Amino acid sequence: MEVKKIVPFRFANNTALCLSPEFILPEEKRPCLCDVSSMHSVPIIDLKGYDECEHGLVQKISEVSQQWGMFQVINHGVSPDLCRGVLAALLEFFQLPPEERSIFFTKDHSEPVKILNYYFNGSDQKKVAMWSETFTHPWHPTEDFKHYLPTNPPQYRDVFAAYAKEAGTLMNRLLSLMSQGLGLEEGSLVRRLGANPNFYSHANYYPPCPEPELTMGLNEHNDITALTILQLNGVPGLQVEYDGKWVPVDPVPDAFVIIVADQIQVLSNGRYKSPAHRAVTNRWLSRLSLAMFYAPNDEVVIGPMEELTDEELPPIYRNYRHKEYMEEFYRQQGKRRRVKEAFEL
Ligand SMILES: O=C(O)CCC(=O)C(=O)O
Ligand SMILES: [Fe+2]
Repeated sequence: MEVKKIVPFRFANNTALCLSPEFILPEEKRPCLCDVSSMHSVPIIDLKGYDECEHGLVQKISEVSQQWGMFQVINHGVSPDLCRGVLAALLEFFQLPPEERSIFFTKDHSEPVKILNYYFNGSDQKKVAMWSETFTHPWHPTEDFKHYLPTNPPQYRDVFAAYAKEAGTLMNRLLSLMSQGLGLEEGSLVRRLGANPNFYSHANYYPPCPEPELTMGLNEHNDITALTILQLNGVPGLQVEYDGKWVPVDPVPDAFVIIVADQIQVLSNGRYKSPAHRAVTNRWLSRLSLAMFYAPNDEVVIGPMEELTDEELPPIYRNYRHKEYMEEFYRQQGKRRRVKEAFEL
């Protein structure tokens, strides 16, 4: 029997897993883990529960996209074996010795396949590193990117491609339901998001942390894409801002967390919300999450959809090319970004 050597975790950028000062948040940015709301919880929607009444499902999705911008879905049609398989492959990847992962490490944000580490600048402009590592790459079209993906673990490429195919079907279904929830035809959002969308994934690995009160897994942010399908490994840590409070998202087995992202907030002229969310760390368990993003191509013009604006509801954002949005995103590097606010009229 092959005996696997357990290697202590190190980040791919070669930082050891210890609470060095670079991870410690300034006092005003610490997460206050006890100060969370237990009054509300993120809605859970059974996608098979409305078989008799698609209209009921459209209404529900519309309502939660307006109120929360985040919900969990069960019975979503993506095979549970593939869900488990892709997380298992990612876990093996993050547990490879750092020198094997470090071939993917780069600070060049134009690289499509890379490991990156998030940080933000504290008030004194000192960089604070997040207690996490992110592996990102495209997820569609599979034939174009498969050969860039890891060969270790050996099943990575196939399992990811199979998972991406099913997640893509779910993505289209959700976009169709959300379009109808705005009173539009089912293909409206996909059409307005334009040809050749940018499909990419972020796998986030959060090792256990000796001082969760002093660190952050992923700082407060809004997803800048159009829509996110997020899979969690069952370990709590995700929190969403609701009614001015942080609400912990309880992981539900075999569910996905769906997050409305900025481009849909803009297209819907602010009807659907792109919520602030963050990931906190914990002392005992490794967390893993996999976000599948759908984003417009650089050249697509995004702005409030004409069908949703009139004299009473004038556009609240100006039109922009998506490339401009990304330039603004990089301009705000290191800050708590407020990208869509820069396009408000
Ligand atoms: O790890 C999580 O639960 C959140 C991940 C996330 O928000 C992201 O990748 O944008
Ligand atoms: Fe996010």
